[in-house]
Amino acid sequence: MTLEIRTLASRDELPEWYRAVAVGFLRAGAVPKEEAAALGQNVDPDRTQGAFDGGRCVGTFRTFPQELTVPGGTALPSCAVTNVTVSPTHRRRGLLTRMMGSALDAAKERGDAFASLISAEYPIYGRYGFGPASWTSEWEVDVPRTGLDPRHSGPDDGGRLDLADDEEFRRLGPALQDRFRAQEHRQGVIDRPERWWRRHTGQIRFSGDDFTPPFHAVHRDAQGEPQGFVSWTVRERWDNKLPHNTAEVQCLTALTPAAERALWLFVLSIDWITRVRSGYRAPDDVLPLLLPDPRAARLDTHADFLWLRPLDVPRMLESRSYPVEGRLVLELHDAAGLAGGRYRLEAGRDGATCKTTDESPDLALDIAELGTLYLGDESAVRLAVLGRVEECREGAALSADTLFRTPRRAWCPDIF
Ligand SMILES: CC(=O)SCCNC(=O)CCNC(=O)[C@H](O)C(C)(C)COP(=O)(O)OP(=O)(O)OC[C@H]1O[C@@H](n2cnc3c(N)ncnc32)[C@H](O)[C@@H]1OP(=O)(O)O
Repeated sequence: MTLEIRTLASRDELPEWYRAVAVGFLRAGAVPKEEAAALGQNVDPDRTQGAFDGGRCVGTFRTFPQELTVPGGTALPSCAVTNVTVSPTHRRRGLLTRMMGSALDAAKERGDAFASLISAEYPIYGRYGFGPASWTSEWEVDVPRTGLDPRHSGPDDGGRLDLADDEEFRRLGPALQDRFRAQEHRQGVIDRPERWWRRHTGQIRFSGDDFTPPFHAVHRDAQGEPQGFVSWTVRERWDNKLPHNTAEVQCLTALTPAAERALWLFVLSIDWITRVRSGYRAPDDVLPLLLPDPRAARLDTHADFLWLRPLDVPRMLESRSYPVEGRLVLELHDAAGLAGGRYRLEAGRDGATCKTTDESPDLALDIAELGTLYLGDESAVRLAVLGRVEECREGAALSADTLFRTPRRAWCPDIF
C-alpha cells in the first residue's frame, strides 16, 4: 500500500482525520460526523495535512494563522502548529519530518514571522528549528494557610466584582483579551480565536473531553469599565462534613494591577473552597506574593510552554522593543535554509533595524536558540555556558542579554 502525504481534499475527510488525531492522543473510537464538523468549523483544509495509508489516515498536522505579541506590544503573524500525530503503527519513519517540512516552507512563502507550537514532549521539535520561548507555572494554594482575611477581599480601586454568565463572558471577553495582549509587557500572549471562546463555554468538545461548566466573574473599575475576568470550575469533595473543594482557575485576565489583585483575592475568598489551582500562569505571576504567607502556594508545574521557530529574522528583530541602545551581529545557522545568515541588529529605545551584513559576528547560534532568546525569557550568557551560543566577541552574550531581556517574563496563557 502506498503512503501519501497531502492536504485534505475537502471537509468530508475531517471525521477520518479527527479519528487519527484521537488515536495519536490515546483516545480510541470513532469521532462522530457532527463532532468533527463542529471541531472543523474554522479548519482550513488547505492547511490541514494527512498521511494516508490506503484510505486510512495515519498522520495529522494542521496549521492556522495566529497573532503573537512580542516585547513592546506589537503582534506578529505566526504559523501556529497543532494536532500533530502519527499513528503508533507508522512512527519513526519520517512522517512528521515530511509534514513539518512542507508546513514551514508554506509559512515562509506566506511571510509569517515565525512558527509557534506547544510541544507535547521536549525532544520532538528542536531538530526543526524550534526553541522553547516561554515557560509556565501552576500553583496549588492551600487557602486556610494563606493568612488572608476574606473580609478584605474586595477590589481596592473603588471598583466591583460581578458574577457573569457564559453569554456575558463571551460578549465582554474577546475585547478585553485583545486589550490585554496589546499591552507592553505581554510578550507570548496570542489571539484567542472564536474557537477558544466556544470551547471554554462548552459549545465544542473533543471526544473524551470532560467539560465542566465554569463560573465567571468580571471586575469593573470605579467608572464601570471591565478591567478583568476570571473563570473557574469546582472539583467537589467533602470529608466527614468538612469541605475540601478545589477551585480550578481556567483563565484569569487582568488589565490593571488592581483588577489582578481583586480577581485572585476573590477566588481565594469563596466559602467552602479550601484549595485553588491557578491554571497555567507566567512563572513570575504575582499570585504567591499576594498571600500573607506565600508558602501556602505550592509550585506544582514548571515547564517549557510556547516554542518558536524563526522564519523572518529582520521582521522579528525590528518589531520588538529594546530597553537600551545597542548593536549586535548575529550569525544564525539554519539547517533547513529558511532563515539563516548574518544579520546586524541596531537597536534603540525608538526602534530597531536589522539587515544582512558581512561584518564579523559577535554571536553565533542556531536558529532555534534565537527562538529561545527572542521573547526575552532566556539568557544568552546561560546559553553560552551550555555551548549553545558561541561568543565570537568577548562579552557579546552579556550585550545580547542587555538588549533582549524583559522586565516581565513571557507568558502564553493558552494551549493550542
Ligand atoms: C504541536 C503538537 O501537536 S504536539 C503533539 C505531538 N504529538 C504527540 O506527542 C502524539 C504522540 N506521538 C506521535 O504521534 C509521534 O511520535 C510524533 C508526531 C511525535 C513523531 O512522529 P514520527 O513520524 O514518528 O516522527 P519522525 O519519524 O519524523 O521523527 C523524526 C525524528 O524525531 C525523533 N522523534 C520523534 N518523536 C520523538 C519523541 N517523541 N521523542 C524523541 N524523539 C522523537 C525521531 O526519533 C526521529 O529522529 P532521527 O531522525 O534521529 O531518527
